[in-house]
Amino acid sequence: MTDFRREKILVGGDWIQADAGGRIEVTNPATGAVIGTVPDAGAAETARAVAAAEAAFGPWRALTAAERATHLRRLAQAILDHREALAELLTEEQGKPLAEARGEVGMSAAYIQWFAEEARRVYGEVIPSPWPDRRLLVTRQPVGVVAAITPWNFPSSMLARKIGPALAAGCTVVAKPASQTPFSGLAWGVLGEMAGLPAGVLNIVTGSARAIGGELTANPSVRKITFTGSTPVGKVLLAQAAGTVKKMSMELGGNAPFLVFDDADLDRAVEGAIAAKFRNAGQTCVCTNRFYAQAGIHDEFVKRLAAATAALKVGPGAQDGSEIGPLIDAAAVAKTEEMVADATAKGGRIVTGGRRHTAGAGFYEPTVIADATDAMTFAREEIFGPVAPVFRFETEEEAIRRANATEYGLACYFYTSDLGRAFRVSEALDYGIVGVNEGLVTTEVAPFGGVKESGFGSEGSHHGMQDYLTLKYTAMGGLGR
Ligand SMILES: NC(=O)C1=CN([C@@H]2O[C@H](COP(=O)(O)OP(=O)(O)OC[C@H]3O[C@@H](n4cnc5c(N)ncnc54)[C@H](OP(=O)(O)O)[C@@H]3O)[C@@H](O)[C@H]2O)C=CC1
Ligand SMILES: O=C(O)CCCC(=O)O
Repeated sequence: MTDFRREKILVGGDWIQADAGGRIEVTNPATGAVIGTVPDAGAAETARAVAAAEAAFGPWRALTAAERATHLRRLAQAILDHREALAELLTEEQGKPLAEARGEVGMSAAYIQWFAEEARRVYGEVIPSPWPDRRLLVTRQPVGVVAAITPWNFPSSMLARKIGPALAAGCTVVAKPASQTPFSGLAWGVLGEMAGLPAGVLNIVTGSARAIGGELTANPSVRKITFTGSTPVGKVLLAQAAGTVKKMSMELGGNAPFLVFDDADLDRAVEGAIAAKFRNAGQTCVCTNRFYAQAGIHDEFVKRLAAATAALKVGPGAQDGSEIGPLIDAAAVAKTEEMVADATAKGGRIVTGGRRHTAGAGFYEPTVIADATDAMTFAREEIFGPVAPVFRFETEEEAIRRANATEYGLACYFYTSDLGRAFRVSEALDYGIVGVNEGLVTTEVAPFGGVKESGFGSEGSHHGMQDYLTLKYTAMGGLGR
């Protein structure tokens, strides 16, 4: 099996160390063991990566769309050829169960394949001219050098949804993966080499987020920043990038509500609830944060949700059959513990779970808390852990109002068998993604993105290309009648 672990950064086709030689340790969250180190690079290395991406931009955008599509198809094939090795590496540094890691790597290939197809559909327009002697053309052009900053929860597929459309559009990339999961990010460099990407088209730097982010936002050659991560860091990047007026897309935090109406199919709702809550141990930005159950089914829903939750198998991601792996680090376990303590102090009732798990220091029991109230921290803040609070509601109007009572607006879910309600509620929810009778909605063919403080821009689908393109209007005059 090919070893994708690289302990160097990729700048202009060369694998190099940080200038000052500093290193960052990477640990396995299931065991706490150090599994390797990566360079602690800063502004200078990042500036060189940007310069390399800028030098590669001209020749890369000059390729035909079909030629770029061929590179991307090879990249997708390389991912599929090495799916198992990539999944094992992902589980080792991130912790998620191997089955989920295989799924994520498969999604990465699907995104790249999708954008290989979209590369050939960057169409322009001819606008009917108000002048008889002129023709008005609109073309789409690559925005330029793209900086992609990604989090630790989906270290492979978050880069796929940025690298794919950027390269398809004719842009070149400087990527900065999260320090806790850099190997899956650096693996994209190896995959790029396998696919024959020209040097400088894809550069990958690891190290100080502040220094690298500072350079990426200040450097005028970077024309676009695409970020997935927390809302506070997104705001910092937006403020920093204002100085050079870059195109931005932000995929930030969420606080997803999951509404279960009296008329819902409860078996289906519980199945969706488990998927929407416990994937990646609750560490996805589209994970349910707040369950709302209508009074008529509330007790039954809590009972069935607790039974399904208690049946989840907790253990290291690499262990066969594991469904809930460790949280990313000790701070995440402590934060989960604090949220549960806050809830119980305010009258929350633990129905299942509620403690650290015996599998190891990084593990927390999948937990259901009933009698949740708006005074509890998780009513407002992202949990990012395996805790499912259930709130009770009476009316549709109340459910919508409470679901929308957050500054976030990424994903939401609701279960009903009433068609009219399905449309009514879906239209009333202030979210970018709505699952109706579905708890798993992510696919490369549909747009993924939020509203309000969950950010802006869409990833995936044919809309996912637009953030990497600029419109150019060309007025051609003097053409006669
Ligand atoms: N929307 C989502 O998918 C995600 C949401 N979150 C939420 O955010 C919380 C914190 O998670 P965390 O991983 O710390 O998220 P962050 O937003 O801190 O990190 C995401 C990425 O941004 C980088 N980064 C951090 N600070 C800066 C900066 N000043 N300039 C440029 N880049 C920066 C990080 O680098 P480095 O790793 O080197 O610090 C990482 O690559 C989670 O508990 C969760 O609530 C987290 C991850 C994903
Ligand atoms: O947490 C995220 O940012 C992405 C979730 C991707 C998925 O739903 O697979």
